[in-house]
Amino acid sequence: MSGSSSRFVTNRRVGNKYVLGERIGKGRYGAVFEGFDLETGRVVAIKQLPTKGIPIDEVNSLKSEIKLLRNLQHKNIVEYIGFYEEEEGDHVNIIMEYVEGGSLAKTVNKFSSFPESLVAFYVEQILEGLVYLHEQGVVHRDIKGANLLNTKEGLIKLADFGVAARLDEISSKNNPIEVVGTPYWMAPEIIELSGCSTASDIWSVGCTVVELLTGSPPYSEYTAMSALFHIVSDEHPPLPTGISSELEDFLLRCFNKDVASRVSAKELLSHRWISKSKQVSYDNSTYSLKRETISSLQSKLVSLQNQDKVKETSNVEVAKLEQFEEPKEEETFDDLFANDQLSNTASQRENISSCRMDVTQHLWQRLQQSLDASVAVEGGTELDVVDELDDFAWLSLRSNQGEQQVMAKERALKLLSGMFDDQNLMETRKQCLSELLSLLTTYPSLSQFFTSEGTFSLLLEILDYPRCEQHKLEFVLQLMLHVLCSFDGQESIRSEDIRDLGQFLSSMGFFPIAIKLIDSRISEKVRYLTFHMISVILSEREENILMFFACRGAPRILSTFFEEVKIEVNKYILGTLKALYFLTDKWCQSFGREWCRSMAKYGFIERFVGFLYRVTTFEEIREKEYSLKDEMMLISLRTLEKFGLFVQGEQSDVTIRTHFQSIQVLSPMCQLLSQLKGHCFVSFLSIFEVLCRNAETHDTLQECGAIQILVYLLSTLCDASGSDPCRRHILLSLYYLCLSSPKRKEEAAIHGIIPVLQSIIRHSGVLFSSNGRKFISIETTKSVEMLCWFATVRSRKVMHLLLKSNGVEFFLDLLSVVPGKDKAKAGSSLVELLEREPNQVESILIQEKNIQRIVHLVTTLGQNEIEYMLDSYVRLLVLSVKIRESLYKHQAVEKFFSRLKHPKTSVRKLLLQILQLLLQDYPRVFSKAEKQVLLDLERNDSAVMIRELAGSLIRRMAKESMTKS
Ligand SMILES: Nc1ncnc2c1ncn2[C@@H]1O[C@H](COP(=O)(O)OP(=O)(O)OP(=O)(O)O)[C@@H](O)[C@H]1O
Repeated sequence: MSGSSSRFVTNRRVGNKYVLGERIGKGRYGAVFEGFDLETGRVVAIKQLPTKGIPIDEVNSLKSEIKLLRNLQHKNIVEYIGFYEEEEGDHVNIIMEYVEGGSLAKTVNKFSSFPESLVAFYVEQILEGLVYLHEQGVVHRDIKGANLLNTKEGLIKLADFGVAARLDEISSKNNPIEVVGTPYWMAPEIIELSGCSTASDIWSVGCTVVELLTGSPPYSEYTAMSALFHIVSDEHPPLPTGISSELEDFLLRCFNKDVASRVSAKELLSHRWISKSKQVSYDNSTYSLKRETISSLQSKLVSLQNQDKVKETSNVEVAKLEQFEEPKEEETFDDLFANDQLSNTASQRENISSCRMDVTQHLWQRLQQSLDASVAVEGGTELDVVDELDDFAWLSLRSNQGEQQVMAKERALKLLSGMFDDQNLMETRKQCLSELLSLLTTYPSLSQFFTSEGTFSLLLEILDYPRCEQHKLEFVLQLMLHVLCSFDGQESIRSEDIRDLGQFLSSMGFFPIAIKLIDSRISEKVRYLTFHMISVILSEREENILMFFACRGAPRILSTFFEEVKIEVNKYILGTLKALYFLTDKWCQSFGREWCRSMAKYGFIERFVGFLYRVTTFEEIREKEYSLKDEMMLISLRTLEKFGLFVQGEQSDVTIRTHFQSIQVLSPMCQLLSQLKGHCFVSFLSIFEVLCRNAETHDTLQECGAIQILVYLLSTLCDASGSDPCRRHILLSLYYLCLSSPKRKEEAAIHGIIPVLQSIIRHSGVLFSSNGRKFISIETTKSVEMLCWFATVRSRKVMHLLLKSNGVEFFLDLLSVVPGKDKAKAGSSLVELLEREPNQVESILIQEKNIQRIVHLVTTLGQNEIEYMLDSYVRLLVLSVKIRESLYKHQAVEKFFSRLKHPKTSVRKLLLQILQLLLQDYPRVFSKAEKQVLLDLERNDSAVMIRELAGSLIRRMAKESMTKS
């Protein structure tokens, strides 16, 4: 004690019994000090809690809880010694056993992480403590590293049990803070208000394992609000990397979202992760750790973790850098050709520049030769070449059809020559092209000139020629496009030819050339023509699509395509959309993430959503094109859906996510909400819901007015009976959007969501199966949960809106209709309302019909349901004398008595506490049967707290009968 004495030099006293020493730590609700017991000389820990503004009933209820907890004794729980309230002070003191080693949270912070085997060693003791608490009917409610204290022998003790939640409740009234409690360890059912039970502690054990292994609990990278969101919406929290398969299984069992089938503390004690770790490293008899083993394991883990951190950081950095950054290669038009072997050096560049005409001429000559040869083969005679480039009236001079064909070819050749002749004026060259195209239309078979491989490959060479003048590019592309399209639909020509031509072009390297031609420095017309060519080629054959993909320019081309494409409802654009879907769908199984990621890097998502919006709002279409437009929309949405796969869940990709959450995507998405109809609307809503599941979209969606639009859409669908997919998607979108933000909840309430939700609950209803069991649709259950939110939002406006919509009566209705967990939500909401608006809510609750319903419920609750509901009864009774009085007068005591044989200790404990509360103002003599039940509990119950509570009720009764007699 010599070391301790100096810590108690202060005269600060707690009553006559304790001297207050140094502060050991500080939590959310107060500070913990060392204390010295002047009577026994024992060092204790004293937790001081401010009580300013807390009603006396609350303090008394806390006091009696601690009194009860004093009865608990186990090596793995901190002993509660007492409760001391200073008469004139503004705080109360909880006296506890002093555990000198500090909390595991502090230790793990110091060492950054523990190895798996050490964590298992600690967790085994945590579970031992929990098994004991749960057997005694106590739910800890706040398992986390900071509440696990370590003795110098390495023994772990659970602190703060049973009172943490009560403190949260008390504090929430005094501090209008947004989130009560630290959410990172919180089970989803607590966030959803569907009732806290022993299973909730098991979830927190899982989070604590992650905390001890990695230095922080799951979702610690998020703000408290976002963490709440992820806990509720993710399948399970992310597991740390590199853990053993046994631990993985252990954690997945803790993180089971179905409370009823979540593993118990007792079952976890015999899990193979715990039993396996017992075989290594520790001498259990003394709890002393084999230090070398631990430190080597620990340093290994620390270094592993650091590596992971580096990896993570660099991934994030890369993702940041990648946003909208154009990839380095092909950055500018000049760079585009920098790799061209002809232009490697400055002198070579000059040479090229000077002999540019020569090369074009050379290509042109080859083209001419090839056409000449073709004419020679076809016609077999030398023909006069018409020099004047006038109209082709000359053709009509020849009456013979065969002769006309030959003449037409000849003319085409002449026109081609005129198009590329640099001596001609631009006007003249353009005329040549337009005449050539008309000629090709009049004589479709002329197109066969160009199908010879030599001709088309020469045209490709012109396209590929560095610094080829833009008008020549235009000419070639127009010509090629004309030939490609003129084949299409011409009955006289086998459709295979055109398909072959597309395949020929793609295998001759059209796509890499196209990548260069869509560069932003190239004229808009060339780019548009290139896109059109791509559309046509892609719409032809699956092989072309694969070649397009293989040239590695696909992401860039497609991204630019959807930005530039002029909105036309035509089959070629549909063809490109189909090709895009084909590519995305094909790769989604194996390396879809890589594909979607590289598309996202090029800004595809933003451009594609913009395109979707333009198509949706595009009005200038003929009637017969409506179905084409519809098809375009649907295939676009299916593609977008594939990209959406990587927004959340295990497949989630940071780059794809980042692009999806940009305003350029979310703003048109919000506008589309009110534009789409029919089956497109359903598909779109399912994508929208996926986006809303990503917490990072929420602020932007709110900014874009999503809440108002969604609430409005929901109001148009709220009266439909049964289930409706559109309503479900909208409801879930709103649910995820508002879940973690009181501000957004308030906005939804202001836009009128409360009556809409009430209407959905009334119409979609609870369904009964043939065996009479209740089923509840997801729409109803989510509507109930959302409605309950509004009871917890600290906003006067929301409270007003809720009461205006008869919120209290509605929650009472729910209590008798909805099953188990949802009843608990409605029950907690009533408590919340009573806390916020005591007078108004109390007066409604004590109305005859309502109090009867509350009493009646006690006997109708199922064996499982009652566990989740009793907490709300305790709270109602603590909060209102009038409710206690009304319940007493309506024979509630008898009803609660009738449930006392419940098999669960926690239920029996709550029932006894309720009886204590009911009888505190109205003591009465028990019936014989009631007395017998209490005597049984006092003598035979396995839990010390139950024996204690039953005993105190019997003593009170004895006192009462003595007074009466
Ligand atoms: N019985 C005790 N013996 C020794 N140290 C204790 C004891 N109880 C608490 N402490 C120390 O005091 C710190 C503060 O405890 P407190 O319960 O006030 O807050 P917390 O549990 O850390 O957080 P919160 O209450 O906000 O959840 C603990 O982290 C622990 O280090």
